Amino acid sequence: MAVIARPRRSVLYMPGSNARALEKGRSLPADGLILDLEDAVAPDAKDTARDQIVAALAAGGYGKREIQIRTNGLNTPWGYADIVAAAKTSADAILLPKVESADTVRQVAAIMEAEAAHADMRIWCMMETPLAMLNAREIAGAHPRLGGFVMGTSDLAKDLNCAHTPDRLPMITSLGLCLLAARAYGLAILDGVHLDLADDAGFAASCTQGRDMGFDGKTLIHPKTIAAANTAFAPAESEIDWARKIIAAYEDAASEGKGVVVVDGKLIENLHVVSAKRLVAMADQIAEMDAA
Ligand SMILES: CC(C)(COP(=O)(O)OP(=O)(O)OC[C@H]1O[C@@H](n2cnc3c(N)ncnc32)[C@H](O)[C@@H]1OP(=O)(O)O)[C@@H](O)C(=O)NCCC(=O)NCCSC(=O)C[C@H](O)C(=O)O
Ligand SMILES: [Mg+2]
Repeated sequence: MAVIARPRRSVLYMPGSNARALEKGRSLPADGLILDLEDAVAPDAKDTARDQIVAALAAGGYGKREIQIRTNGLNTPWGYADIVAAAKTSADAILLPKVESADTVRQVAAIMEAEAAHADMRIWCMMETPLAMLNAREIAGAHPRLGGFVMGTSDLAKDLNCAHTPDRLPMITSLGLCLLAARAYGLAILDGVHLDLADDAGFAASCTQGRDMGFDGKTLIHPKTIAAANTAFAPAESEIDWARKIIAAYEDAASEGKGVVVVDGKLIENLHVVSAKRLVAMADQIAEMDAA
């Protein structure tokens, strides 16, 4: 199953136990929402949170936003019931926490089949433990329902016993391994959260770093960060103009039987045009998303 390329600049977590947040999600300008049953929900609120998420999705109103339900793990008292309930909703994906093996993905896919989950519902994996990093490739290829990875950089820093520095150097290898596995298997991949809500400059820098590394977008914990993520992960006007320019120049050259062209002193080959077309297609989708 090919992953649908869609805007995923900003993907906001919200606790399933927080009815106000679930309501707000219908109007926030985020490309995606993660309705959380795991770490943001206290044990005695898990059942209520599950019911609230199911009811919120049945009521609808989330528009074009991509909806993921983050369940508890299958090795917890709530995981199985979460997956059964999520599989019956209209959500775009079930997001599994702390995945460490392809077997876990296949187990969840089997539950989804048994519960007749809709055909387009994907499985996404939180990548947030050292073993997940080492098994990223087998996880990425585990099942056709797989849609993408979400980096869990807070859990990862805890398990690596590393510092969560602004430049994220101690976890660069991990980020890179997951990016490699995701792209090798055609998956989407979202960067981890920035926990300091008072640190606008640090947040912007982490978005720039994530975008430059190749992430599709950033996971967020507060609505006030949506706009900055949307800007950072969208192509700039100058990039869109350049992309359109080289597409046109290359098409002219191709019509004359040439395989390369020089635009403003830069050599343009087909591979640049492929990237340029992808960028323009994404810009068009973002314009559609922002207009909705
Ligand atoms: C961090 C928060 C607890 C702060 O909440 P609050 O004090 O309510 O913030 P504000 O008063 O500033 O809120 C202003 C309005 O915005 C709404 N709001 C706030 N946060 C959200 C949200 N996440 N989604 C939707 N709406 C939100 C408030 O309701 C206010 O609205 P209004 O009533 O109109 O004024 C809170 O932001 C929060 O709970 N954030 C999410 C935390 C979370 O989900 N954490 C778990 C995910 S991160 C993770 O697990 C990482 C990963 O696994 C890893 O290992 O790295
Ligand atoms: Mg985590």
